[in-house]
Amino acid sequence: MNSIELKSRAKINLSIDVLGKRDDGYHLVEMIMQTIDLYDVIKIKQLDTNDVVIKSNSSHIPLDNDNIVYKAIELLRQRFNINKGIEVFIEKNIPVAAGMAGGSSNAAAVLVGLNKLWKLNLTEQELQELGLKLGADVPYCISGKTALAEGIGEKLSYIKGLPKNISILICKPNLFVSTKDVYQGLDLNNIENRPNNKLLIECLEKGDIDSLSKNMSNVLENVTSKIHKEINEIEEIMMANSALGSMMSGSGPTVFGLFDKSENALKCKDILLQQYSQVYVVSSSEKGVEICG
Ligand SMILES: C[C@@](CO)(OP(=O)(O)O)[C@H](O)COP(=O)(O)OP(=O)(O)OC[C@H]1O[C@@H](n2ccc(N)nc2=O)[C@H](O)[C@@H]1O
Ligand SMILES: Nc1ncnc2c1ncn2[C@@H]1O[C@H](COP(=O)(O)OP(=O)(O)O)[C@@H](O)[C@H]1O
Repeated sequence: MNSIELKSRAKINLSIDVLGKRDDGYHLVEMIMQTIDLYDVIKIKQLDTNDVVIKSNSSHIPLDNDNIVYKAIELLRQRFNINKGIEVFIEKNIPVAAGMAGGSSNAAAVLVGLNKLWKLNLTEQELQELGLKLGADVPYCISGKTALAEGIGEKLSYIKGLPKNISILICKPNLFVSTKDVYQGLDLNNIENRPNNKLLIECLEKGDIDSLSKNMSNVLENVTSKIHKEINEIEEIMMANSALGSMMSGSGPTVFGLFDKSENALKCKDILLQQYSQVYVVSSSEKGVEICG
């Protein structure tokens, strides 16, 4: 085997609370992560030379050593003393710098793919430990599903997820936010609207998506929506079009809405498409990285 193809799925956050800050500047979080069926395709090919080559259909991501995929390859090459060359083609469908972990899930896919290609036999837990060296969301992205994430996002407890029949409407306004800037913009002594994660987990267990939707909260939203008025505007459009609830994902600027009727989600998608180009209706997924074929 000298090539492998994988699906690298996006996530949304059904809640984010920030509890404190570590000495290294990373924040301690308590958040619910949900994998969705919107994915990039990662095509990995072994090369005869020892080069690392990144290609993509997207002009929004770096193709040099700034790409997190490059860092994932280098991490494994150095750790296991491998000098084989690799080409990765990233077919980008997940909006970039969106709060949907697009880069983190690409890195997760490369760790899973190279583990197989190079027969490293690393366990899921070992892959997650390596993934954490690349980014806080990478361990979660390896396994996907629905999880309460604690620590800086790497301590994962798996919980019941959103039912498949819930339509998730995603809208990414055409603006870019930096995760680092959003965390830095948060005043830890003055956090409003903290989510009740225990209650949200109970709602998921019971399948009470109406209550879940009404109680979702992301403390990073205040920071991003103060700067970008589009976030509240998109939420208002979703709520006026029968969403059960609507909220910003991650550090933003993506906004999602949960709908119990797919026809309402599709109608709202058409309305949003008049103003925004990156709008999708998807459902939840139980898989994170998936090997194709
Ligand atoms: C906000 C969240 C919520 O899921 O998602 P995104 O908006 O990125 O999708 C995550 O916490 C983002 O995780 P991730 O994007 O992997 O973060 P990293 O690459 O490790 O870090 C980028 C920067 O964000 C800040 N950061 C990240 C995670 C964390 N728990 N505390 C932080 O303070 C740090 O300043 C760091 O330099
Ligand atoms: N493979 C990649 N996919 C997406 N973004 C990448 C990738 N490699 C590096 N980046 C850079 O990482 C930053 C964050 O992108 P992304 O992971 O999509 O954000 P988020 O986690 O907020 O969804 C962007 O500025 C982007 O240029």
